[in-house]
Amino acid sequence: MNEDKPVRRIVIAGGGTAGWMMAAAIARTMGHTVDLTLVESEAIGTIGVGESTIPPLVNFNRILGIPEPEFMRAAQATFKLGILFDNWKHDGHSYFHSFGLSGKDHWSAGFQHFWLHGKARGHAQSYDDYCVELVAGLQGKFAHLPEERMNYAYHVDATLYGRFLRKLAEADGARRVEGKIARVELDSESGDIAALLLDGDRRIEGDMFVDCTGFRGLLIDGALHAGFEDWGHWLPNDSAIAVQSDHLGPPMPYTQAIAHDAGWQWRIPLQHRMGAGIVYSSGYLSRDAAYERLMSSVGTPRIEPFDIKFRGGVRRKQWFRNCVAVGLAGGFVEPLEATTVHLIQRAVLRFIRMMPNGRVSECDAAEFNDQQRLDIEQIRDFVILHYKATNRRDSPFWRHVANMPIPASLEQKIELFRETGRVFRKNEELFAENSWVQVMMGQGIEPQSYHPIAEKLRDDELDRLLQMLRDNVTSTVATLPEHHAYVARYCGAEAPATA
Ligand SMILES: Cc1cc2nc3c(=O)[nH]c(=O)nc-3n(C[C@H](O)[C@H](O)[C@H](O)COP(=O)(O)OP(=O)(O)OC[C@H]3O[C@@H](n4cnc5c(N)ncnc54)[C@H](O)[C@@H]3O)c2cc1C
Repeated sequence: MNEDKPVRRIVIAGGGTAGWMMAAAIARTMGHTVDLTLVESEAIGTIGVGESTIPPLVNFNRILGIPEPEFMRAAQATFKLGILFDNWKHDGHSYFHSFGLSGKDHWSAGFQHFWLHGKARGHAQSYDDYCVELVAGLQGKFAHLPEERMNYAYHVDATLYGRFLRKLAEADGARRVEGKIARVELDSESGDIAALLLDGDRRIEGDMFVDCTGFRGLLIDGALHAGFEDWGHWLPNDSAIAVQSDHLGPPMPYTQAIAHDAGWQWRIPLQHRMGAGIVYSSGYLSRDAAYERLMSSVGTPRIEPFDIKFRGGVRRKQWFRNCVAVGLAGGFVEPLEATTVHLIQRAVLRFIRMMPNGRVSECDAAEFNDQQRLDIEQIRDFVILHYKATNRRDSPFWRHVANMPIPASLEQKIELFRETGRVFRKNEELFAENSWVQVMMGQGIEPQSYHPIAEKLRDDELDRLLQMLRDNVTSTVATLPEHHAYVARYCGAEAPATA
C-alpha cells in the first residue's frame, strides 16, 4: 500500500445494500472532506434479498439522523422482534429467538440459572414466559415502549431500502455513475488500485476503493486476489431460491425460519408483500425439489422466483492495499440469523472510524481485518449451533451436520452451557447471553446444573420472583396493540407501483 498518498477520492464499486449504506454513511459523516463516487450497473442489478435485520440497525439510522417513520414508509418496513424457528429441534417443534432480555439477571448469573432452579423445584412455566419481546412477537403485537424497553429490528424491502439510501447519499453529495466495470487498473509501482475502467472507455480514479460488487468481489478478488477461506465444511448450504408473494395473513413482527430435510425456508413479512425463499444444500436436495417445496408453501407469487448460489466463508483480507471489501464481497455466512446487513453496518462504521487523516496505514488495515474477522467468526459459530445441536436425524443432511466437526470456539461454548448453564459474551460479541440461551435451549441443549447463587433464594422468595417477572411480561404485552395496526398508524405506506 502506498502510505504517502492522501485519501481524498473514495470510489465505491457496487450499489447494492452494501454500496449505498457505505455511501450514505460516508457522505453524511465526512461531507465535503471527501470526493465520493459510486459506480453501479443497472444491467447487472443487485442480489435482491437481504430483508431481515437485527437491532443495531436502529442505531445506524440514528447515527445518520434518519427519521424512523420516514425510513419505514420508504422501505415498506415492519418491526421485527426475533425469529420463529420451526422444526429445528425436531419436526413439529418451535422456538423463538427474541431480541429481548428474559427475566432479571444477577451480576453473577443470568436469569436462566434462577429459572433452572425453579424448574428443579417443580415450576412448569416456560422460559419464554419471561420475555416481553418474545411473548409480544408470538401474539403479533408491537409498540415502542418508554426507555427503549422494546428491543427490535426491521424487515425491509431490499430494493426500496437501497433507493432510500441512494437518495440520502446523493443529497449529501455522493456522485453516482451508471456503468459496467470492465477492468480494474493497478498502479504498476505500488500494486494498489489506480482506477476502474468502465464500458465506453470511462476511467474513474480514486485513492481508496470500496468493493461492494457482491459475491463477484471484482476488486478484492478479481484484481487483488486477496484469497477466500471457505467454510463450506461447517456451513453446507450453498443454494437458495427467492420469491416475493402475497401475504397469507397479517404481517407478524418476526421472521420465520422453517427447517426442512436439507436446509430451511424463510418468510419475511413486509407491509406490502411477503419475502420468501428456500435455502438448501445442493448435495442433498435437487433444485427442482427445492423449487416445488418453496412454491407449494407461499402465497401468490409476484415475481418470477430466482436462484442464488453462494459459498460460506470470508476473504482472507477484507482490507487489502487501498481496497476494503464490504458486504457479500467481504464474506458470507448463510442468512439464518439475518446478520449480513449488520456486518455491512459494522464494516461501514469501522471504516469511517479508521478513516485516516491524510493517508492510509497498514496498521489501520490490520486492525480492521482483525475486528471484522472476529465479528464474522462469532456469527458463523452461532449459525453452526443451529445445525449441530438438534435431535433431527431424519435425513442424510441432518445426519451429516450432526456428525460434522465444529470450530473449537463453539464446542467450548456448547460444553460450558451443557454442564453449567453459563454463557459468556466475549470481545463485544454481537449475540448477547440471552440469545445463546434461547437458541441452545430451543435446539434442545439442557444444562445439567446451574449457578449455586440461585439456591440462595428460599422457595417462597423464588416463587414470588418468578411470579412477579411473569406478571410484568403479561401485563406489559396486554397493553400493546396489534403489530399491523401499529405499523399502519406509525409508518403505513401506499403499496409501491413497482417493487
Ligand atoms: C439467500 C440469501 C438471503 C439473504 N437474506 C438476508 C437477510 O435476511 N438479512 C441480511 O442481513 N442479509 C441477508 N442476505 C445477505 C444480503 O443479501 C446482503 O447483505 C445484501 O444484499 C448486500 O449485498 P451487496 O450489496 O454486498 O451485494 P449485491 O446486492 O449483489 O450488490 C452488488 C452491486 O455491485 C454491482 N456490480 C457487480 N458487478 C459490477 C460491474 N462489473 N460493474 C458495475 N457494477 C457491478 C451490482 O450491480 C450491484 O449494484 C442474504 C443473502 C442470501 C444469498
